[in-house]
This record gives sequence, structure tokens and C-alpha cells, in this order.
Amino acid sequence: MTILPVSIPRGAPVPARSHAHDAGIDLYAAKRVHIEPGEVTVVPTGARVAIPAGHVGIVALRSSLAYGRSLALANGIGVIDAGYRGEIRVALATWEPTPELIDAGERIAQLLIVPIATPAVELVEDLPPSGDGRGTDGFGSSGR
Ligand SMILES: O=c1ccn([C@H]2C[C@H](O)[C@@H](COP(=O)(O)OP(=O)(O)OP(=O)(O)O)O2)c(=O)[nH]1
Repeated sequence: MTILPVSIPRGAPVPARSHAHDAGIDLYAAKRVHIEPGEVTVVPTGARVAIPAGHVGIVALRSSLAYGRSLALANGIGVIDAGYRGEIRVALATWEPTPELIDAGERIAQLLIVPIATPAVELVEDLPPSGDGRGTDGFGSSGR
């Protein structure tokens, strides 16, 4: 089993899976914040982690904040490098014209721990054929 060492301020909620089957580890807002329209608000979580080598942390929004709360991650996803030991912060924005309140201790995002390939980059003249029929077509080329 992969172990994720976590450090949090005393008394803060411990990042954990909501359910045993959940892929994501819940991240909590460390303070109450207003997400103002037209701005990116960086929300501290208080959590610091040591992601195992060969893995990356992906910060994803809880879908309930997008659906019903009109919030989005300003950076689409957050990438937490294995070597990063600072606090995980969550960049939030709203597309509604009114501010959205995030309470201290609220679950705002989830951290996925994902194994990654770290290939060296090599410059080539031609790419090897894909062999699976996909080729260069995209953007809906296979129909709906
Ligand atoms: O949503 C995020 C994204 C990143 N980070 C932290 C962890 C990550 O390892 C570090 C750097 O992130 P990234 O590589 O995305 O930032 P950058 O804009 O490329 O800056 P840097 O020059 O620091 O790499 O910031 C967060 O706390 N939350």
C-alpha cells in the first residue's frame, strides 16, 4: 500500500477519504474566504504532504462546488510535485456575478495520488505510426 505522509496544523481536519472506495483525499479550507467574481482566490488548506517518488498529486474540485455553487478551479487542475513540501493551496473562482462563501473546515477539493511516467524528451523528424486508426484526427472526427 502507498503511504502518504500528511502534516497539518494542530486541530485541523485530517485529509482523508470520505469513503473507503473514494479515489480522492478530501482537502479542507483552512479559513473562511469569500470568492469574489472576476478574481482568483487562493484558499489555504493547511495540508502539506510528501507524495511518494514516481507519483504526482492532482488537485481536483469537488463536483458539488461546481454543480450548485458555480465554483471552478482557476487552474483547471492543480499539480502537486512529489518534491513539494509547502502547503497545498486551491485556486478558486466563480462565474456568477455574486460572491461565494467558503467556510473554514469546508471540504473544497480532493487530492488524487497518481503514478506517472517521466520520460526524457527526444526531438524526432517523424513520429512512429499509432497503429490503432486514430492518427491525426480529433475534435469530434469520430462522430457523436
Ligand atoms: O493548485 C495548486 C497547484 C500547485 N500547488 C503547489 C504544488 C506545486 O508543486 C507547486 C508548483 O505548482 P506548478 O508547477 O503548477 O506552478 P508553476 O506556476 O509552474 O510554478 P513553479 O515555478 O513554482 O513550478 O505549487 C498548489 O499548492 N496548488
